Amino acid sequence: MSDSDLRRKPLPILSIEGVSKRFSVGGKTVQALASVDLRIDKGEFVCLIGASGCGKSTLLRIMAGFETTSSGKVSMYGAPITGPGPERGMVFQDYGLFPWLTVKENIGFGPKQRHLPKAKLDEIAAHYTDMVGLSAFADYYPGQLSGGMKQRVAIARVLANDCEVLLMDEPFGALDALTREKLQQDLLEIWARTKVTVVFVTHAVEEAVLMSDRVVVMTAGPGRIEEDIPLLLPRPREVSEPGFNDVRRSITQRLSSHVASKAPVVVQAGVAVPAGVTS
Ligand SMILES: Nc1ncnc2c1ncn2[C@@H]1O[C@H](COP(=O)(O)OP(=O)(O)OP(=O)(O)O)[C@@H](O)[C@H]1O
Repeated sequence: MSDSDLRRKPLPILSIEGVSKRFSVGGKTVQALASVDLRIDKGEFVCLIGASGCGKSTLLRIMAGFETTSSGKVSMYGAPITGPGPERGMVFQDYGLFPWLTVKENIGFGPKQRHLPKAKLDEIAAHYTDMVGLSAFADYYPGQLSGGMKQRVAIARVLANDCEVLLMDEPFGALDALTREKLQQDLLEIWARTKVTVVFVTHAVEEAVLMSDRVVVMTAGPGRIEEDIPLLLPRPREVSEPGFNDVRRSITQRLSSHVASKAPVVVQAGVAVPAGVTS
């Protein structure tokens, strides 16, 4: 690439350069990440996948600003990330909703902190409640909702906060298969409609192939990026299409070969899969 091409290329929304992370536990040091480099462009849908303990959540938490790095740089549009911010919203497997607030109050929580006028606040809360299909449940409390509904509230809550990057840590891992499929489709629609950038941690190869533009394969001991695989399958994707299955098998096999020496491997549907990953 020439100097002028480099100058024209827009800054990545997220840039991770030479990032390492060590934790001290009981006098011992755990090297959770080593020399991680990753560029994420605006509007991309990127999945992080890898066996349990390879540092996916740690990397996501560093992007969110919940964890500092031991060395290396993390930046958003070139500006160093020094802590959490509403422009980077995190969605967890266990929803993290405020149980004492209703659906619309949970969704309007961020805008309320910004002291917007009440009419504007109500408009934003209603817009995002509608976006995730929960208008009829706006006055319900989290304890009165199903798991899938709670996760919709969690997604709407970060979007209502003017989030530009949705950081999702196994968001559908606790849901039953049918609810998970529905939420996958809903998230893809929201992504297409809002152009939000998504970084999505999953253990499921099928989910990664269904959703993402790129699959970033991580391995443990210490956590590092082994491969960054662009997915060229057209959208919308169907798991039943032969092309889909070919890509899924190929990624599963590559994942297994990367982690074979580092994690136990189990066999699912005739394919060797690293423990903690589903094909
Ligand atoms: N706060 C912490 N203190 C000490 N060690 C930690 C901490 N957070 C993570 N680790 C360690 O860092 C490594 C990576 O953990 P991390 O949770 O990022 O992996 P992961 O790939 O997300 O795992 P899983 O898929 O099981 O959620 C593990 O060895 C873990 O024990």
